[in-house]
Amino acid sequence: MTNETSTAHCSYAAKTVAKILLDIGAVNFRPEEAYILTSGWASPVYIDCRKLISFPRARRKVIELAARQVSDKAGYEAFDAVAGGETAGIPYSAWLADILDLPMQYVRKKPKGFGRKARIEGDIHEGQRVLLVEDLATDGASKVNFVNAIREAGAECKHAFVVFFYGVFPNALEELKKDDIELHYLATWADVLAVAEEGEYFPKEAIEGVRAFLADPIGWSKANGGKHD
Ligand SMILES: O=P(O)(O)OC[C@H]1O[C@H](OP(=O)(O)OP(=O)(O)O)[C@H](O)[C@@H]1O
Ligand SMILES: O=C(O)c1cc(=O)[nH]c(=O)[nH]1
Repeated sequence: MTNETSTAHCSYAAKTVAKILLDIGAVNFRPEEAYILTSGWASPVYIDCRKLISFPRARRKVIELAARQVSDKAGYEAFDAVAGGETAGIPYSAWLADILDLPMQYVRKKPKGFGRKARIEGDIHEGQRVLLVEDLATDGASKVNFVNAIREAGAECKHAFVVFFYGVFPNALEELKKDDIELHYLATWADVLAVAEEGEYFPKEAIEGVRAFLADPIGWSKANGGKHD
């Protein structure tokens, strides 16, 4: 595959996924009352990728795009298993494992407090090459937690896939790279805003409010009760 074909596919995938997320009502703008994200950042925007589980045609399209993206970027024979991060990553990992014809596992956020105290459910082997799958990444900190659990179980995990990546927190991809994790994603806030503007999904003022956050997410977080370093 040429670089141009791959770039054209990425741009088609980004627009398609952005439109799907907008059409199913997964994109929430609330500049007047900040969302506090898992990472502690305050944000006027929130994407609920979990909604996709209720839209079979849309989710099939997203998974087809995901399978192609991951195979193009990481290689067609790069993985031995697909692991979903608890909770939102689990359905995505099941669909992706299915389309890639690979075994599936899932990773708990924390060990179970009893029994095997396992963090990985499913069959995991020493040296197995595992693709971590999640719905979304903001600054990517949850990915490191899940990848560490996979590595502690003896498997190899160098790639993570998410449907949506914020693409606004400084150095998120570089920080993941330091942990030897390459993040693959289909769409970012820039893609969603472009499609939202073109399709007039939200009033102009809402879009402007979101742009202010995207231009300075750390300043916005600080001013709205979230973390800022
Ligand atoms: O920290 P990041 O890597 O940037 O990713 C953000 C995380 O926040 C969400 O999960 P949440 O903590 O809301 O849990 P859930 O999946 O159980 O809903 C999402 O599913 C990601 O795991
Ligand atoms: O970081 C999070 O908690 C988060 C952000 C977001 O946009 N959507 C989501 O489901 N979780």
